[in-house]
Amino acid sequence: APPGGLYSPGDPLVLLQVDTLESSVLNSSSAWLVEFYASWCGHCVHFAPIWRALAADIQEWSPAVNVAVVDCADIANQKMCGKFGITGFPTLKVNSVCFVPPTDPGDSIQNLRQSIITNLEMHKETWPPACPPLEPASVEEIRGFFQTNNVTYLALIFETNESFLGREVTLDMLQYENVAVRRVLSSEEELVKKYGVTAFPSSFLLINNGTFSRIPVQMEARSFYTHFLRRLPGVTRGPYMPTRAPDTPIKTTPIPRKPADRSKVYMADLESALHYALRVEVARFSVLTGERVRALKDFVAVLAKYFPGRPFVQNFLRSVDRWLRNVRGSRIPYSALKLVLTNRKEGQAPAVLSNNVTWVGCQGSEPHFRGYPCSLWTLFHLLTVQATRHHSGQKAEDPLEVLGAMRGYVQSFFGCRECAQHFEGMAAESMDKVRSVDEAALWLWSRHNRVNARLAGTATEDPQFPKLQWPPPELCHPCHSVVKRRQVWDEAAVLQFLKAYFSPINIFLNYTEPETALVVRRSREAKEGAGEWAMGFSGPRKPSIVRMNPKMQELEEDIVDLDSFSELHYKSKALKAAAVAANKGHQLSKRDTIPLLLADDSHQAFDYAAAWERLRQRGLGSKQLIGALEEDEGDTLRRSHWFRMLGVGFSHLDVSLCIILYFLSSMCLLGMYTFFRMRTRHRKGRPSFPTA
Ligand SMILES: Cc1cc2nc3c(=O)[nH]c(=O)nc-3n(C[C@H](O)[C@H](O)[C@H](O)COP(=O)(O)OP(=O)(O)OC[C@H]3O[C@@H](n4cnc5c(N)ncnc54)[C@H](O)[C@@H]3O)c2cc1C
Repeated sequence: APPGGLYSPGDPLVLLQVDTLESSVLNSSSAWLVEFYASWCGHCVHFAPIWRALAADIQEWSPAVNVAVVDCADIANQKMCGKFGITGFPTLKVNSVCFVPPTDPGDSIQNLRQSIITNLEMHKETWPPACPPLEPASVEEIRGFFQTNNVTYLALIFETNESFLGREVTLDMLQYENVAVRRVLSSEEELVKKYGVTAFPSSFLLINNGTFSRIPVQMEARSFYTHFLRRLPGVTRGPYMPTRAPDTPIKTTPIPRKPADRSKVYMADLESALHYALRVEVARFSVLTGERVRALKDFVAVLAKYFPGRPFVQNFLRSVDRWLRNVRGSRIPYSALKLVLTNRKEGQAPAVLSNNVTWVGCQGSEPHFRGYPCSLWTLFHLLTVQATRHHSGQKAEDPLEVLGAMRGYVQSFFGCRECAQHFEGMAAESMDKVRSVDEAALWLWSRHNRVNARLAGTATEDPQFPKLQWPPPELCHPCHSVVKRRQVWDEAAVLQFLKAYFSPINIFLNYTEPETALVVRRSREAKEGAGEWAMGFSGPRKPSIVRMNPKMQELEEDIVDLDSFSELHYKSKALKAAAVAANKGHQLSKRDTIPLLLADDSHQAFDYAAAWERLRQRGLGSKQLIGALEEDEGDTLRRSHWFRMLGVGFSHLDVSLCIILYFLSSMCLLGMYTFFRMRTRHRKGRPSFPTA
């Protein structure tokens, strides 16, 4: 099993991967029933036992029908999932032979079984060769059956048109030799009369010696019929065995746990959310149209406005936002958007977003827990809180700006479709009652808690991260108060806590990729012509119609010049120190952070971290904490302002060139001075001529 997948080789189904999916499914003589899922999707986790049970239930239908799974969260499979048109999870499909529209994961196994048959029958023209005929038998067929078929037994199942029993038993007996099963409809009067059928369903066994009798079962049901037929003398199971890998223990390399503090927010989670949302979730749609274009524009606009990212990430978001604003019309091919989502330089500054997915605060105890949905919640809480800071003291024009963007994103792109439906239900119920940015932050907090309550104790809950009503008292004591012996939230305290928790000061850079590494990697990719994401796109960059706006031409520039390289070299020293410290899991001291601030003010977050620690050590309550954090943040910004003033616009190469020029011009002046002085002396020493 791929690490993190929800199924293992021991399950009675086929685990398809990018290299086996197409070859197995397309042009196959069988029908392939494939579940496309994402291991992080809660509903896929809930659905996995149902799918496993279905696979076990219809194991005998193979090779006519094979049950398989593909994990679309596995980077290697993402492109293939796109090719199969998968836009949400879980999606169930029968290969090109037949197609099952996404089925409600809540369906019982019986419903799923029946919908497979219905879908097979809907595509009769491409009937899989390995699949037996399932249509009702006619009088003529039964009359000459033993002349044309070399079997001892024929079981006739008399049933109504809506019943699936006959078709299910036919498929159940597919592997068995010397017996055939056919369904006869209650409307087939001649046969009904001939065998004296009085009840539907009921079954008769015809033998090739011309005798027949009613099949004696306690219940007219699938399992009773198959049990009886499989035990008839001379009936044997055929040589075909369903493909099933031997039960070998799964060897997965455990992902080392990154130490994370629950009271902190990690930039690695946020940047991973941005990468996954923009380059994986949106990429599932080869063309964005109508509502999706609007949703993407709104989402990127709030990111560009409020995301407190590192400067090169902010550049990235702003450049994507500018590009989207310039798109006219309501249609964007993803191939065009993909180019804009490429890491590059914008003018002199890098516009870069890591292509890595690294979960720190959102890391689960197993790979299929937490991850992307956790980071998406974190991102949107952060954005609602940033909006409150942006509009502090003044009324926001649109208090629903962030929530509306979230609603649009979740509706249009969030792969967990059931989650999206639930969220839409909550949004439709009360989102429009939100009147201020503070209320927006609280609305999201309370709705998230509703989801936590609904999911507590279910299969999606990571046992090491139980779903709590958040924040628990150990994170925010004042948030919990007791009124008439009942625990209630103090919403004012909650709001203050949210503002402190999701403040830039509480975002830690541990495990983020340093800017130098990102830019150098990007320039190498550009040189190699392989500017593609880990998700496996290929092919060189092409000009596109959507990108023809001349203003946007500069977005294409992605060559890293020598000057910025030298600049980055100096920054990298400080960044390396930071990365080493972060990987060791220790907090940088103030002494460590000052060179970082000098190198790049994006690394203020390290200083924020130190500030947060200092305040915590001082044991401040949540109200004091917020005031103190803001004071500290102001200090940091003031300090960094001076650092910025000192270094404004000059790279180290500029400074070196200045020094060299200064030195050369001094030497030149000195040379001229010496020359004129020597000449004067020489003249003075010569005999003068008498003047007239
Ligand atoms: C919009 C949306 C809808 C979803 N709907 C479903 C669904 O219907 N069914 C399903 O199975 N899964 C759903 N999920 C996924 C589910 O909510 C969790 O994200 C997932 O199970 C991972 O849980 P977690 O333990 O990492 O914590 P999460 O619930 O993802 O929380 C992430 C982090 O946010 C913080 N946090 C927790 N609660 C709050 C709060 N109330 N306010 C502010 N911050 C908080 C904590 O620091 C926590 O670690 C949904 C996800 C999203 C983004």
